[in-house]
Amino acid sequence: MLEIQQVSKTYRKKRLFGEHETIEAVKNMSFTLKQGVCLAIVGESGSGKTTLGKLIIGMEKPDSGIIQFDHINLATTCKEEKKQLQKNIQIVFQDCHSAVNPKMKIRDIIAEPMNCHLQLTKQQQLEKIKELLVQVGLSERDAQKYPHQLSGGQLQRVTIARAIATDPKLIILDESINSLDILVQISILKLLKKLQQERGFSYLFITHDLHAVSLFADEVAVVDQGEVVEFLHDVSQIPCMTHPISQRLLASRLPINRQEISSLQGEQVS
Ligand SMILES: Nc1ncnc2c1ncn2[C@@H]1O[C@H](COP(=O)(O)OP(=O)(O)OP(=O)(O)O)[C@@H](O)[C@H]1O
Repeated sequence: MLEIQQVSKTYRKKRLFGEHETIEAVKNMSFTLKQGVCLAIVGESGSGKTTLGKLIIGMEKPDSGIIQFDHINLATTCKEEKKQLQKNIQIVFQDCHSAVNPKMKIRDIIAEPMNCHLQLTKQQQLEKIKELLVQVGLSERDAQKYPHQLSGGQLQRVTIARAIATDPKLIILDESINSLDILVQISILKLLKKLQQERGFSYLFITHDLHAVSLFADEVAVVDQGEVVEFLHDVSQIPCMTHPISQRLLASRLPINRQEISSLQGEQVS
């Protein structure tokens, strides 16, 4: 459904004294995402994950390579196809607070993509908003609230409701659950999995957390400095990954006791 063929994206940053620095955020990247599949893009900070997401939703343009969605080349779409793509590809960002307008009621936030892409009467729209709120584990009454009246986990559910409102084919989850506490993370991953089974969504799950990947994704691409360095078609193989970056990501978690902290600091514990 989504095909990334030898895609590259370079940024030019101005340094002090007028010099320019070139950053190859995405380098010759290629992979395919099939319908109904969750592909995790995993990598350390600065490895190019968000840039890839931006290229897919058209926020950035590649320097070279081809991005195809449903056999439509993103670079050569007509206005009508572009609108269809916007309906079919939705993104959920990490920071739900900055992803919504704090002055808008929840019902109006969820209605935003519907106003652009669906022809519904006011009554039909309100019914659909209530339905979506219940689907994401919130209450119909939350439609009347403002963002500041919800917790972070509840607000992230609102942004998920907004993302699924137009029945997209692909949802990009850009570190969407990382800022939430672990129990909320698990409940949102369960919700996303249920929605995938019910509605056949494909996900591009951008994260640095390989443990969340093994719970949620079907396939995984490990990226480093803009390149795919390891690809698994089966997440059950994660413990057997061989690339040093994959192994480093696997080993990276906060220490759980003083002994582990001390050994990281190279100290002896009495
Ligand atoms: N608009 C920009 N201008 C200049 N450089 C940029 C821009 N956006 C990203 N970069 C650079 O491109 C590289 C990849 O950035 P990107 O945000 O895609 O990484 P990431 O893997 O998503 O990181 P993180 O996990 O920290 O969000 C980084 O070196 C970053 O500084």
